[in-house]
Amino acid sequence: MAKRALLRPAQLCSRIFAVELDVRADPFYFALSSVHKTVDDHSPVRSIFRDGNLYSLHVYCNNRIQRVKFYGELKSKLTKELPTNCDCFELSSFLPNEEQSVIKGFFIRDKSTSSVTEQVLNELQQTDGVCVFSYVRGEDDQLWQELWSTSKRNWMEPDKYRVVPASAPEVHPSVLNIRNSDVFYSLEDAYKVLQECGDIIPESKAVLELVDQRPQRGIHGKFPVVIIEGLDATGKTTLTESLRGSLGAILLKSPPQCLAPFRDRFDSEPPLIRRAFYALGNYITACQISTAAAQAPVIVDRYWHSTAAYAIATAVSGKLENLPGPSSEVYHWPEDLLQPSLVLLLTVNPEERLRRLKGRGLEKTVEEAELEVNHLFRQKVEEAYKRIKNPACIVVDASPSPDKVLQQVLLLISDKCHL
Ligand SMILES: Nc1ncnc2c1ncn2[C@@H]1O[C@H](COP(=O)(O)OP(=O)(O)OP(=O)(O)O)[C@@H](O)[C@H]1O
Ligand SMILES: Nc1ccn([C@H]2C[C@H](O)[C@@H](COP(=O)(O)O)O2)c(=O)n1
Repeated sequence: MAKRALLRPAQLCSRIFAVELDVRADPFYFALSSVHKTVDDHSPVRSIFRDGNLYSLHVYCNNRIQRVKFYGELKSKLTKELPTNCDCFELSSFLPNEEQSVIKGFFIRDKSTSSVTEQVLNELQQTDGVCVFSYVRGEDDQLWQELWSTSKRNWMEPDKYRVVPASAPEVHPSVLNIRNSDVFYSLEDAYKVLQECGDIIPESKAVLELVDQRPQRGIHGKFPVVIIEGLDATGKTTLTESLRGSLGAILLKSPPQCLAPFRDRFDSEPPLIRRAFYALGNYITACQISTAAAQAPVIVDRYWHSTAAYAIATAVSGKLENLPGPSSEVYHWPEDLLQPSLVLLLTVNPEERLRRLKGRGLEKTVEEAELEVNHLFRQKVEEAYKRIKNPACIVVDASPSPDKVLQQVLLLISDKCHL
């Protein structure tokens, strides 16, 4: 990993007011206080702080592409190199309720007796410029965070902070950085991300060329544009193919076919880059929609609802309640993206969805625990879909037979789009 221009720890300390430590989907919060007085609560934090050597690593760098790439590299390095009896948890430092204030990192509890952990941390600090803190219990039984660095005496600011309990913030920290990191609200914002990665991901240039070459949007075609959305295996492909036949419609997809050669590449990138790729795909599809809707009704398999709902559900860790509230701006449709006439969200009950997945030979070997995590994720995706506004989606129960679902959807299209 190359050395990066990381934030100086003093700057970092002055920014961090609260820290969320996500211990296996059971988050708790602590704050850092520079007030050196003893308080009544002697053991301010939970058992995670009780044994082992404790460290936190904070990843901050002004260049957002370097930052997200480095975070991913750091995660794999820690997973690979830390000893087995060393726990590593994701951690977010943030200013409560302040957008874009999150600094992501890791919390390490080392119960090993070897020096491997210290060697790994030392290398990260020396070679990669990672900011490492350690946590020590003082004589007063208070817990303190201090810089784990030989050069700390050079900084002017106090380098020792008392760890105190904090209450959960009103807005979950994972929501604070969503705008323009996970969900993009204009072509320009998504475009900039791929421009910034041109040097490290050569495919970005090819994608941007396709965006530049897209046919310029004319006036909105006279035929209706119907988007079919839903989780995997809810029957989108089956339904969209049938609708094409029944309505004599043109069938499109987002991401469009021209981006297919690049999809695997961008799927392996961190969310910032991956989501910008899908956002740009919607703008290419929008132009295709515009042209097609001048000739015939248009059916589209996934569009912006999918891009936003999956991005939000992936970014927001933990429970369903952590999603941004229904009135949050994160659910607003981008002003520069063509709006469809109708958006239908296919839903099936979890048992039926599992049956369909198994029918396709997927998920047979997935561990129980992973299934549970997936279940929570799917709940969040579906809820995010339902919260997106202007246009909002209409929920369709897609559990009945393919023909019944088709009839139900044809009725809806005829009713809402006068077809
Ligand atoms: N109404 C239905 N009743 C029963 N089975 C269905 C129905 N619709 C689709 N299926 C079956 O469920 C499986 C998933 O359907 P399909 O591929 O259409 O879903 P999808 O939403 O396009 O999935 P993905 O997004 O993962 O590509 C297929 O095996 C399909 O034959
Ligand atoms: N318009 C789109 C289409 C797809 N995605 C993302 C969301 C999921 O990660 C994945 C699902 O696609 P599938 O596997 O069903 O082809 O692709 C998106 O963000 N925007």
